[in-house]
Amino acid sequence: MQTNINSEIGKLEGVIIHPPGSEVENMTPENAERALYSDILNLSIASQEYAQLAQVLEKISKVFTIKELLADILDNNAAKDELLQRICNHECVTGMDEKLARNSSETLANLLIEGVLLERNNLTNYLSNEKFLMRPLHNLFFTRDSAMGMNGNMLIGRMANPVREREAMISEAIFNYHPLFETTTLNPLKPQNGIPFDNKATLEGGDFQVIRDDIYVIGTGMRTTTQGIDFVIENIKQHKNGIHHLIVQELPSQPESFIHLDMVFTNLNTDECMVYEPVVYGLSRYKTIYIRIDNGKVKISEKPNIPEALKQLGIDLKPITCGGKKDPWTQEREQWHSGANFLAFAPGKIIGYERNVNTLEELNNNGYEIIKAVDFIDGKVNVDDYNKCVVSIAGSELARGGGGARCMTMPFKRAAVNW
Ligand SMILES: NC(=O)NCCC[C@H](N)C(=O)O
Repeated sequence: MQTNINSEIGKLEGVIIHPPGSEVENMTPENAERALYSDILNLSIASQEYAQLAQVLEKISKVFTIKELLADILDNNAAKDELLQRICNHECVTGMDEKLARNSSETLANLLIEGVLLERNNLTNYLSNEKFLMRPLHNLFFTRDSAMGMNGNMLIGRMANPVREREAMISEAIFNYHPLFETTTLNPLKPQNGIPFDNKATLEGGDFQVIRDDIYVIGTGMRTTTQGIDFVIENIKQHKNGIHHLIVQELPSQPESFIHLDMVFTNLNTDECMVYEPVVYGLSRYKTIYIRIDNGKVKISEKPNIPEALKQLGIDLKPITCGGKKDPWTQEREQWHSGANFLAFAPGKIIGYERNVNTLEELNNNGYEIIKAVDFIDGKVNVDDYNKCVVSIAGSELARGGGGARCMTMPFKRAAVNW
């Protein structure tokens, strides 16, 4: 399957997910912050909630899981050796790659995701406060962040935090080795054709949106650095003819619910977007930068905000307000629980958390039918009967991990949009 992402809203045809496993519970209140969590999760509830998302996606798209794809590529010895060496070198676990390689592909995939326990077989290990030799991938169910479709390429995330770096290595190995995918990966860690390597370059999928085949909106803040965006610019200069546009949005550095652009801005339709107003419109000290790349020539200027910048490029999106218009406190509360974080599975057809009732009401006021995930899964309601709808999924526990429907999905193929 050729990977192909030329929008945020084209009919979803292929997506990668990861149902959370023991890795989300293997943290303590003390080290939850190191795991990039603001709370500790209950797996059985998170799993039930996640199952709704997975079942909804299965009704509308081809769905693959990271664990199955990883196990498949681990059957290939070259892929297995390369990935294990890379992970073990990077995580400074000496002498483990050969030992790990002896496991079956399924067991090894589990170990790489759920972690490898530290054996108490010497004094250092006995006295260590660590439970794991190789830490669990607590954040893997946010598959969005470690790889992102950029037209026909898959751009590999360069994660801002070491606890997520193995995720990007796994995603890269999947796209490079799995026979299912026809694509070329681009990785800020491995720039090619004379693009200089910059150790400060970080780039996460939550910050990266392809709006049209020639327009990208990218957030810069806690997770994606300007150097990471410069890597994207260099690749566009090298590989793409004609005019391409980047809109870069500076993001506040706190609270942590502003980690990624998709927590404050998502594209819902050919003419609508979801915004958390205080960041997208209100905070003038956070700049919106417009970068025009014309056959390799770069020109940079400032714009008032993302919707205005898009309008000048022919994409006129009406903003719908996260949390509704009544009260900034409600907006803040719902934004915190990923109220702006929608996944579009077709133009005007989106998935989001049912807990954010004011956001859903605002969508309803704008013509979106609210469909409960269970009704859609049970076949009681058909999304094809509506021009615009939100499939609302349970997410009390999932939201505590710090993300919503967009964060929990890695689309790699979408149909073209009729703009
Ligand atoms: N795209 C997203 O906004 N992803 C959410 C990631 C949450 C995760 N706990 C993290 O801090 O990386």
